[in-house]
Amino acid sequence: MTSGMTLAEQARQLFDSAVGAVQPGPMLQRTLSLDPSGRQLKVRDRTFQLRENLYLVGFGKAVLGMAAAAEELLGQHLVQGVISVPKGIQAAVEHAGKQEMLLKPHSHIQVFEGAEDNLPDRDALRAALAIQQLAEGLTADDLLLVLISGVGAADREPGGGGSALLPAPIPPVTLEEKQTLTKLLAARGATIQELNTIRKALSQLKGGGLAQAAYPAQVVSLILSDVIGDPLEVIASGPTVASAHNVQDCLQILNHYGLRAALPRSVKTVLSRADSDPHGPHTCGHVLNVIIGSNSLALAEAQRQAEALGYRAMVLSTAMQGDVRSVARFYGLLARVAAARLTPSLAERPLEEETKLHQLAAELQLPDLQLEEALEAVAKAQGPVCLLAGGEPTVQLQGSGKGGRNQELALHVGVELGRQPLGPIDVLFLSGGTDGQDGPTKVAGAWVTSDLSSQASAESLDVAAFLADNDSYTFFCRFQGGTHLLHTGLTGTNVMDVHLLICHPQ
Ligand SMILES: Nc1ncnc2c1ncn2[C@@H]1O[C@H](COP(=O)(O)OP(=O)(O)OP(=O)(O)O)[C@@H](O)[C@H]1O
Ligand SMILES: O=C(O)[C@H](O)CO
Repeated sequence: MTSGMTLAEQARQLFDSAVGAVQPGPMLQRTLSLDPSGRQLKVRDRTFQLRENLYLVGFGKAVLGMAAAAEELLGQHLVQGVISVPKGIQAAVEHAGKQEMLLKPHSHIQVFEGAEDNLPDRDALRAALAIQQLAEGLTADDLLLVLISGVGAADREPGGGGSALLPAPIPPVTLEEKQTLTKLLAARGATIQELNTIRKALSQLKGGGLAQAAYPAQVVSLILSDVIGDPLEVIASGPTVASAHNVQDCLQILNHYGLRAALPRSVKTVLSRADSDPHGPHTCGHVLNVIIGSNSLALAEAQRQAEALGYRAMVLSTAMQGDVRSVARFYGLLARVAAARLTPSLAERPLEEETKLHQLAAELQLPDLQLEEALEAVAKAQGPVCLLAGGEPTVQLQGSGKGGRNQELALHVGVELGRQPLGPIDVLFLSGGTDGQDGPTKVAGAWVTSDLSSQASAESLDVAAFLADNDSYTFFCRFQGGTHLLHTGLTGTNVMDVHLLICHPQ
């Protein structure tokens, strides 16, 4: 075995390296630097003067660690800061022993915890107000550092993410009305793009509102992306990005989900006002928006690590989406095609699976998929290969079991891998959420091999029954003493999920 580790140990190391690349400390150190005099802050290729004029605000799940890292780097210049983070996160970070992600005892940064259950609540509203006040008090000499991260994206629950931690509805819209509308939209299947278009239209701070409040101060936004494709205007509803949407876009979305007729009067008022707003959309010329962490950065690091372990490694896609069952079929077919290409006696033979794989890839509509390139690389590899991907598939919840989309995907892939023999190739698939929490469970995900179905039968575990009840966590807790679960604890970051498919000739 390459490097004396088992395949499972290697997969775990690769997952950890992906998560390590998007930890708050390293991300901020990569992006920010002070000149030796300590008077100039460099952010990528831009330089800002520091003279007791630095302020900080932030919102999102990973923002506590990002703020701690910013304080460590720039603490002596920081006049004041306010961050809005999920309820209980400070205690959880302390419990996880991640001291470096906590603020110093006499920090200049005030922490608000809110948005219990990922819903914008009164505590989050208070935080948003404090952030707004800080921003509005700034002058042209000041520099505002904005730290942004989200919670999740695709089939997410109603209010989560940076968006839920910065609620500032435009009066007369109330917090409750906004909450109800976003809940309804999410329940009817609205995408994060659609949800956040509506949120922006009803919010004082989203869609560039925060940047506008801070004007004429300089604004530097450091953004950890939790949305496929890293769209600045969607992540946490783009508080420092000019919104490209108009009222017509909002009405179309509301129409599409059958919500236009039942809109509260306040929402109608705000939308009609926006329509005739003489100021037009916010301008954000004083803002520098920088994506400091993303799924592709995490995968690039895992790819480097895999190559260091002796694999031929390729990133397939950072936009894996679609129903977990289809995504699992995709990985099952991919494993079969890759295994055939790695087996000299089969390598030249066209496989029926290959046609199916391409058809399924087309159905899944993965914008950045490098399938041909990956298969060519596998054909040339003549040794172990590691195919990496990221994104956020979706689960149709039908049962009442406990699980998450990563564990459910892994379990489905395990079944797919066991359908037919894969030849003299060991195959392992791992799926993990980079935040360390898969759905409502305390694990990041799970890994499987092609023996899963037979080993589960030997333990009298009925995989199909667990899948039908969306009970992947219970399955993996019982299966082989829970050893296939990925325990990472809270990681302090969040760039969606990471998938690894390892094919290792025996
Ligand atoms: N029993 C279950 N089995 C499978 N998936 C589940 C189950 N219960 C909840 N989920 C899924 O878990 C997801 C919510 O969990 P989680 O908080 O990990 O995701 P998120 O908020 O989208 O973002 P992120 O993981 O990026 O923080 C939803 O996609 C939901 O469908
Ligand atoms: O905050 C949000 O809106 C989501 O997490 C996407 O960033």
